[in-house]
Amino acid sequence: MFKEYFKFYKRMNTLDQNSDIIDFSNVVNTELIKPKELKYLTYNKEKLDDLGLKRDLSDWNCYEILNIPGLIFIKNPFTPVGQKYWIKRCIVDYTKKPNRLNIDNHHFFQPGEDWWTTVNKTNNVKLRDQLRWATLGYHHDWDTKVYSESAKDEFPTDLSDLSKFITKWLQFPNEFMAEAAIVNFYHPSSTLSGHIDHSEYNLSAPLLSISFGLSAIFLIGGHSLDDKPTAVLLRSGDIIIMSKESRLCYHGVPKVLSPKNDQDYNYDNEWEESFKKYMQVTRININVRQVNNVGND
Ligand SMILES: O=C(O)CCC(=O)C(=O)O
Ligand SMILES: [Fe+2]
Repeated sequence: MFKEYFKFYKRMNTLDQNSDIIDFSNVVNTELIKPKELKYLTYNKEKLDDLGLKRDLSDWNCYEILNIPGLIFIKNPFTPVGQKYWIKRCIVDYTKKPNRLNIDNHHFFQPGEDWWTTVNKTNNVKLRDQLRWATLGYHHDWDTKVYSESAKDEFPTDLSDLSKFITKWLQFPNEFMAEAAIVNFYHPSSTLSGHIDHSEYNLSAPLLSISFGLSAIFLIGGHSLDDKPTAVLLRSGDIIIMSKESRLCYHGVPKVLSPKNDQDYNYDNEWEESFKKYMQVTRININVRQVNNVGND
């Protein structure tokens, strides 16, 4: 069933004809979702500013999807300035060494040069659009799917702090240790086929998935490909947390919407031309994972 739905959404061009997609900006399918009640958390407002988050937690909207236990959705908790901060971090910094990129072996760069500098110096749109992923911390091994101590670099402190804050606010009992991240770069024709992320040794810690730029349809099913999946619209700034049962559910991205098919795509024009141009054709997803059990490192 997952594959059939995946194909269906992949072929879909406009949003409005399909009411089966949960859109948290326009909550109509209320029987499928429930607002998540959270107890008061004492926090430091300056810390939220530093993380690019809206400083008043009562402005945050968080939901559970009832048929997928453990799946949590946070409607864009970022400020416009915060979104730009994280988008720039992904484009400019997380693509630098020691992080690994899908284009590392293509010999595009001179020694010491990085992807974004090269793209802008040479105006190379082809090179720009060839970037598909960057891995941070423990580097995901796309072939063996095994995390190894010999393929590990320092994890960015800001992204670790952001992940810790979100999971603390959601009242997960243990402090979240951000140890590995994949930053995915998508274009309107990109898809990510159905998979389960099970390489982490710790599967009881939640997985955080933060999206920026173009909107996308996120499809999440059950533990088997035979289970019927649910489609969720993800817009810039939205966060999905996969915990408990949903942590090992099949999921994928059948569709990235181009701005012309997404009337609500609210593009911020107030920044440099190079970022503006890139983000008109790009969706960025930061997927943060805890790899180890605490005390195991
Ligand atoms: O892009 C997304 O929303 C999901 C990415 C994902 O599932 C992954 O990187 O494992
Ligand atoms: Fe995934």
